[in-house]
Amino acid sequence: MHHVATAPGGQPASPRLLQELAETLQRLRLGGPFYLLLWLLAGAASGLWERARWPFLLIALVFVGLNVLRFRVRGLPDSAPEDAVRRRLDWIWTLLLINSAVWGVAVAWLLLTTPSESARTVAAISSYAFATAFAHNFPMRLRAAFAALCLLYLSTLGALIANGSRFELIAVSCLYLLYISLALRRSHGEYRQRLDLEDELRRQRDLFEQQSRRDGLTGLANRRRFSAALGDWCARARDDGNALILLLLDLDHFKAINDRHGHAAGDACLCIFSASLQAAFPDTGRELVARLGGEEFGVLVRGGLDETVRRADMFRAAFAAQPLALPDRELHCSVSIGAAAFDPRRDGNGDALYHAADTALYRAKSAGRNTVAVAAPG
Ligand SMILES: Nc1nc2c(ncn2[C@@H]2O[C@H](COP(=O)(O)OP(=O)(O)OP(=O)(O)O)[C@@H](O)[C@H]2O)c(=O)[nH]1
Repeated sequence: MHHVATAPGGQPASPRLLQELAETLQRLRLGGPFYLLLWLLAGAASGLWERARWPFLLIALVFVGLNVLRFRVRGLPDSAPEDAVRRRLDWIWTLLLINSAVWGVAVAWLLLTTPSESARTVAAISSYAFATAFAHNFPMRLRAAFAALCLLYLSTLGALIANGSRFELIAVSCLYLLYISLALRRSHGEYRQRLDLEDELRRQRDLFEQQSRRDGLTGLANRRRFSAALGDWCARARDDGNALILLLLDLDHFKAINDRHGHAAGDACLCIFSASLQAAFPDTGRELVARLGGEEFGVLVRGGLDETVRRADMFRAAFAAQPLALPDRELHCSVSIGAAAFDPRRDGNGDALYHAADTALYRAKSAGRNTVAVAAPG
């Protein structure tokens, strides 16, 4: 029985979620130092350094700590389970929200306690700039991003109102909040659209990839996939010393079936034959069944020669004995098989192994067909 492989700890995360983590992480690292820098600038301009040195330094220290945490968050491998990726994203958003809350509180304190107009302007502009940057850089989660935006912005707005700032300034600030909220919503929509598009591209790519490795008529692996596997499996057999067998199979007098019963009946025979062959060699981890073209098939088996030849001969005999049931008639057909074992001294990249099996197949045909011929070792 075959099981779908799952990452330890749960379902593997989707490429979409992994992409969200990678992009959130990248932007997380980008913004952090600016909070510290602008806090130091606004603090120096407002005279907080002289008036309230320790609280000012404490807040600077919190920004340093948050920066360290931002840079310590690591990405996860592509095989990471979905739960782990979600937890990592939750942690990043917690950091972002804490960062926004600390900025909001710190700036409100500065605005309410600082008489210096220029320092208050620096602080207020910084809040608006951070909120704008946030709306454009973190559209991945709409509600959390909106909460961060409010934490960054509303305390500044509240402090301006409490300070008795001019009505026009407050009205412009409210309008700007509305604008960046709408901008956030739009960038969230665009972000999701982009991920949808990339999902679709990935799906198409996987489909093409799969189709380029499958035979269109029978659904078996095609020659391209077989050739790649032949090289890989030979290299592995050379490394681990395990036996590797190649079977080449060719339907007997197939041209006569086509000529007598038509091409569609020939196609149906090929499909029935493919299904029986796949059923006879079903272990996809240790066996690969492919259609190499026309009525020629190949089977790679990681296993001993005697046992594989015995199975191949059983398959041959069963196939010849059982008529092929087409929708409108029954046909008799047989197959000739050439078998060869991988020999590390002879077979470099698989070409020699293929040649050996092909020569054995030729002998099987010459010997009257419906038989298995085995290549001599070496
Ligand atoms: N129906 C059908 N026929 C195919 C397909 N591909 C190749 N063929 C036919 O397979 C036949 C192969 O014929 P030959 O190579 O002469 O071999 P054979 O008649 O099987 O004779 P032996 O191999 O010597 O036993 C040709 O008539 C091809 O047209 C296919 O996809 N569908």
